Amino acid sequence: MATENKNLSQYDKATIPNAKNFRFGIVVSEWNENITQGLFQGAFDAFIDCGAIKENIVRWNVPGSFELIYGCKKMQESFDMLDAIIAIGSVIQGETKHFDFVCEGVTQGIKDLNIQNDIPVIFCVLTDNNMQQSIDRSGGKHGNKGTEAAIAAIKMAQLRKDSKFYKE
Ligand SMILES: Nc1c(NC[C@H](O)[C@H](O)[C@H](O)CO)[nH]c(=O)[nH]c1=O
Ligand SMILES: CC(=O)[C@@H](O)COP(=O)(O)O
Repeated sequence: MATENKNLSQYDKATIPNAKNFRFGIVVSEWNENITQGLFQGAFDAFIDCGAIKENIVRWNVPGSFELIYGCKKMQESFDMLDAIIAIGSVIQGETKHFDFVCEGVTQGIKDLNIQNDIPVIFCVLTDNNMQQSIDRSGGKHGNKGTEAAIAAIKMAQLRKDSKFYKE
């Protein structure tokens, strides 16, 4: 289903675990900061709405989306008590193929972090053709992908917790 057929900000709290006992990390790219700050606010507000405590949410900034890989890796290593991490970025097509390489690189890098380490990293990186598409998806007409990412982070934190129960 394309985003245009699904509002990114809609969620049913009855289907989401309470986040009061979870601790979250958010790594935010500074490229297209007007977009990434909107994504961050959407994620932060959704965490609080679902019961998270603001003191249990840690934020780091990185220069660009490509640096989300290293930033999330260091956050996994530095805060082993985190239950989930969100990687927030906004990549917008320019004149060259650089867009393709940044998008593919950060996608593969974050995928690898989910395979190699135990703290889930949620992919909240917009890869848009133009600024309007990014505006529409960071609190505009299509909702906020940051909100969607926070809900995914809560659900993955719960899955991770449940999986440890069965292992013990
Ligand atoms: N053009 C965009 C970039 N480019 C920068 C890279 O992410 C990276 O910081 C640089 O190549 C140095 O390693 N980053 C974005 O997040 N968004 C863009 O639109
Ligand atoms: C995603 C990018 O790195 C891109 O926006 C940079 O723009 P350009 O391809 O015109 O150099």
